Amino acid sequence: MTARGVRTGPGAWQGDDLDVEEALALVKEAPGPPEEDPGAAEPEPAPPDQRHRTSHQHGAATQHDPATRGDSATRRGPAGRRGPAGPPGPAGPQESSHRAVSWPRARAIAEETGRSAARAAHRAPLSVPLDAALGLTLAAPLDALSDLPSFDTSAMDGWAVSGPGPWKAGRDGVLAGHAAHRPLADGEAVGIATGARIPDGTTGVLRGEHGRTDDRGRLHALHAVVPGQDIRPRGQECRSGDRLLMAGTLVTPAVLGLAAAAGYDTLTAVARPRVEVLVLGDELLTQGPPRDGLIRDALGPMLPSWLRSMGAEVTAVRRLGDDAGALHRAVTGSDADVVVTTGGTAAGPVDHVHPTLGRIGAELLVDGVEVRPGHPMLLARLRERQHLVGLPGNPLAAVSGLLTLAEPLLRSLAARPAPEPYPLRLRDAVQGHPYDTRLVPVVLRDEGAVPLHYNGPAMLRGIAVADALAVVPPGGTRRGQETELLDLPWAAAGIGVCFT
Ligand SMILES: Nc1nc2c(c(=O)[nH]1)N[C@H]1C(S)=C(S)[C@@H](COP(=O)(O)OP(=O)(O)OC[C@H]3O[C@@H](n4cnc5c(N)ncnc54)[C@H](O)[C@@H]3O)O[C@H]1N2
Ligand code: MOO
Repeated sequence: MTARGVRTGPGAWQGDDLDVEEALALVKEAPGPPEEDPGAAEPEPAPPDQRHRTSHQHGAATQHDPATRGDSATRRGPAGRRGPAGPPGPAGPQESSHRAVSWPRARAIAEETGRSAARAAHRAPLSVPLDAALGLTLAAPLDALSDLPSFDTSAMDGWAVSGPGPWKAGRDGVLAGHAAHRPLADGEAVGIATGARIPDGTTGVLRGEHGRTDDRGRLHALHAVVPGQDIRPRGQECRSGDRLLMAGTLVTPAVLGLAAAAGYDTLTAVARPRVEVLVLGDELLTQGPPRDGLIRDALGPMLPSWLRSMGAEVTAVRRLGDDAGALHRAVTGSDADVVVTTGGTAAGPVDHVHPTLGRIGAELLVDGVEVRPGHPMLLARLRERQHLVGLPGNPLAAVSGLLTLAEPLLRSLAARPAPEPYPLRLRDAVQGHPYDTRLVPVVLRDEGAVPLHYNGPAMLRGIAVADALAVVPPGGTRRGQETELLDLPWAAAGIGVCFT
């Protein structure tokens, strides 16, 4: 349902609807972008099939964010064209107008949208058992309920000794979790296990491997025992009431461990935003190899666990085909905080996302992003506190939409902290798009981030073995240049364990 764009004239670039490799091949021959003309009220017309650079005027769908409008509506050249959509399909062409925003701007809008929805929702924090709290965000600080350790304890297996040696070693011993031993007198020693309570009168612990017992049962030190040696004193880690973690901390496996060690059975946490996934497309099979022009649905299996790793609770994954009525019913009937659609974001004959948003009067907060792949992605407000993320159907483009719009939206709805951006050197030069950001799968090696092949919008072969996506700015990156990376959840260790 897609026809290739043809653009002529200065600044023309034909890559809008080509895959990345094709597009980049063309870039080499294309002239540079025209200068921005802040005075231009309307972008110049685009040729008939520049549809991805355009969004769609359908009914009441409105562009809400003033910055969104200003970001691109007045731009000229490839990122600021406006015109009718592609060639008519069975259902005829869809009208469109360009409003794509830059990649950083799109992320900022998604994050702020989530933040204000979370503020408006005033959702009560949950009390969650530890075994259900992984991946949530603390809604209240975690304060120590007792000293840690809560008693003086041995750090080693060996003997608790009193005063200088040699010592008279008793036959009994003291184990972790057992009753306290009677106090030691000067010159006495008792066998002790790691974690056992230190008897009163103990001056240090002699490690098992540093002591020797003679025929008369006297214990000799092979290494001097300094006062306090290998004793963990009560309160060494914290005192009762100390603040261990701030509200807003992500509950990782280590946080669960600390909370348990500190005596917590439940955590006070922010509820996960509820997400419903609507998979669009008549061409999708749910089992077996592709056949007869049909393909396997790659997104239904991929998105739920990925969304969960972003802090969401996925309430349903529904396959709707290319049925405008079904999409309308599903969107209007959903009680999810966020509806995620896949496919149907462009202006083809059965691309129903924009028309549906128009029909229900949704506000388009982001309508196209200057990023490859994934530029037709969108973010809309359906109702107060209910949003829709439209992911393009091409699978890597959908990943791009997931990380560009869904991740910041869900992160702020889930009150998760923003990851620290970190740059890394790219081992190889990466060809850039002339005007758009590129997200390129990379593996992380000693020599830097290594860009992967198979990074076309319809391909998952690169990302399936990637550790991160490199954010390649317009114009590209040189070999050895530092580039921002977006970690993929399975490579970022931490909360990647949230996939189940
Ligand atoms: N005339 C133009 N056509 C297209 C343009 C353009 O600028 N002008 N942009 C292209 C780009 S870029 C993308 S991305 C896609 C986005 O299209 P949609 O979001 O409407 O997605 P569909 O058309 O429904 O599907 C696109 C492609 O992806 C396949 N697909 C869809 N869903 C799945 C799934 N769940 N699993 C695997 N593959 C899926 C689908 O079969 C298509 O091949 O539009 C271009 N067209
Ligand atoms: O080719 Mo499209 O850039 O969004 O996947």
